[in-house]
Amino acid sequence: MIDTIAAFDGRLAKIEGAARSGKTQALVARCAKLIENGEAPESILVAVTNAFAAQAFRKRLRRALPANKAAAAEAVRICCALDAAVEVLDTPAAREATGREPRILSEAEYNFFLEDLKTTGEQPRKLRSMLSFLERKMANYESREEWGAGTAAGNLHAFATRVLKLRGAMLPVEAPMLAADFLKSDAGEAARGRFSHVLCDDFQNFSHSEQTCLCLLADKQIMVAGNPNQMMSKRGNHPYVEGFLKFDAVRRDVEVFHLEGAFGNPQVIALADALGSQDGMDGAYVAGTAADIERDPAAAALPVGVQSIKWNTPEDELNGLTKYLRHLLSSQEDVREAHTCIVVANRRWAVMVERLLRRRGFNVSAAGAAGTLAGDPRDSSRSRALVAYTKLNLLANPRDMVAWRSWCGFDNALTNSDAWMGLQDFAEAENITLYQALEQVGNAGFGAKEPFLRARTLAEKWRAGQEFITKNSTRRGFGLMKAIGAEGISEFEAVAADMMGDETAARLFEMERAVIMDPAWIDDPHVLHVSTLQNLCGTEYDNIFVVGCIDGFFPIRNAFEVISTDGERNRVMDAERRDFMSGVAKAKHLLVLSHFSKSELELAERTKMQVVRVKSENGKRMAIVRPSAFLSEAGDAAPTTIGGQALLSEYGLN
Ligand SMILES: Nc1ncnc2c1ncn2[C@@H]1O[C@H](COP(=O)(O)OP(=O)(O)OP(=O)(O)O)[C@@H](O)[C@H]1O
Repeated sequence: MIDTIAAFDGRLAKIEGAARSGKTQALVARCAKLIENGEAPESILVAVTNAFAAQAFRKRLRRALPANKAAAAEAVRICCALDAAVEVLDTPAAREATGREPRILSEAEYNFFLEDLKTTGEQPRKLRSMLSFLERKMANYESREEWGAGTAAGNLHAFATRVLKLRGAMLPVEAPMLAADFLKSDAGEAARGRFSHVLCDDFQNFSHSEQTCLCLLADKQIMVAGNPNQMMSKRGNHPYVEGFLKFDAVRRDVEVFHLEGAFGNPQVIALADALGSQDGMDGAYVAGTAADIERDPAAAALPVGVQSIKWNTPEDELNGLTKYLRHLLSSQEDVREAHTCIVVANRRWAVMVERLLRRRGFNVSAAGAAGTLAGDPRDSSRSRALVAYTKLNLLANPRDMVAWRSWCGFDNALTNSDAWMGLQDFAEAENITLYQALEQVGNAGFGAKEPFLRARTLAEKWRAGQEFITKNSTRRGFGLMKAIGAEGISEFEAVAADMMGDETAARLFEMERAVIMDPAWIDDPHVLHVSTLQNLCGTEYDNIFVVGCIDGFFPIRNAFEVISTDGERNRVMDAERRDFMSGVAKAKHLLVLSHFSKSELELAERTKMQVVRVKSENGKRMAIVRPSAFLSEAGDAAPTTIGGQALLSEYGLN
């Protein structure tokens, strides 16, 4: 089947199959075949869910190509749909047509934008709900005339667009919609069909706008692969699963390839199948049969299959598991730590696991699991990473108004939104850009009369910013990291580890932006990965260890919340099951599902475990928790649980 897909030359193809059925492999084979047939690699676009998936795809493509075509694997455009949309919008023609800059706001930058929207006087809760309504409309590619011009949401959209336009910024959800509009327009004719072939993996994860944009980018062929049970739930994403399901129904002459079975350890595949057969899942996408994948002979002594291990407390679990892991990995001849992944439920667990593994002597990366730029900008001493990022942004691009907006907002209860709105009005009245307005205000020696209310505050911020830029504009590498105050800050660790030492501010900013917006693994076979389930999309591992595999983590507590409705609970449970099923299926040989039975109540509450009951133990209030509901859902496909201490003594580790 894979050879047939690789050779398929028609315009439209859809590949469907269970988790691990070889969908990605089919796209890799198609891509390699195109290159071998002489297609220019630059004219092939591979669209995937995130940078981890892009990295994994490129690795597989390298392996699939003969040595004399190695360079081609680097030249194929492999990226997420958002990046493809930004590329479309980042041309003079698109800027002219849209009147917009495709400078995408990061989460922290978005928060400043949100503060600015509050100046409309709308209640924060109402504001948030209107914004998510608008974002849904944009992601779903709904006609803008129908968003209710003249309504509160319509007015908010107009105001938000004005703010973003002046700032030269764009929301992540806007870019695919604007790119699709542009590609459809006369002005976008040259950009339409920019790639001869567009291959999309996990097509169910893209929003309607993203799917539309990707289809418009294809000239000769579009091939989509997917599975509705693998739709990934991530905050801010709006997957359009119908776009995959109906791909062949709404178009003519689509060749559909249905892959049978799955590749991987039979116990792992059986577990995935058991979860894929539950209510709320699409039963047409189970594998049924599994073909085992050959194990590297160096790892022949390692156990295979699915293990369920029970510990007493989270501390016991982490201590015991790291010992077990150390033992398993060191029993290999040529150990490749990067072939093993520890899956965590939340940021706190990611940080804990990362710290403990480091203490045990492992090289570890928790890229993507340890969170983005945290902290409260209203107090710069509590948002050091964000301040450092903003300073770096100012050095990298001293005219970036997104950076100036953040810079002007630190250490003020309302992030100086009122003053910033005044600046916007001033710029429009004077018919100058926002940068020119800030420059003018900053350099003016106005006396008692400010050009707008609190202009003086912005002028002071401008002068401090300019002083910082002048003083540090020539710095590079580690000196630069020190100057922006990024030394020793965990959010900059990944960049520090990857640095050569002579990077310019522009280069460092690009690296840090990738870390916070769409991270990837550092290319080192001896680094152990710590990941969330969602970030496993498009990747695979020899061994996966799920830690804290309890109710409240897998699935999250909202799946049980008594205050929500049955419908809402089921929706959360189904989404969590899809993530769990797709994630754990990525274990090629060994899957360890590890859980604890009790935790201190305070930790349990703070990290949202699903507490069964509370009991007192040595004067402490302990929360009793349950293993993940997915283990019981899996029925016979779930393994018998073994005690952690018994396991350790079996290996002589305690
Ligand atoms: N025809 C094949 N023969 C042998 N092994 C294969 C074949 N096709 C795929 N594989 C292997 O099976 C595993 C699963 O393949 P792949 O990742 O392509 O599946 P998928 O359907 O995309 O999975 P996912 O559920 O992760 O999206 C990979 O390790 C791949 O190398």
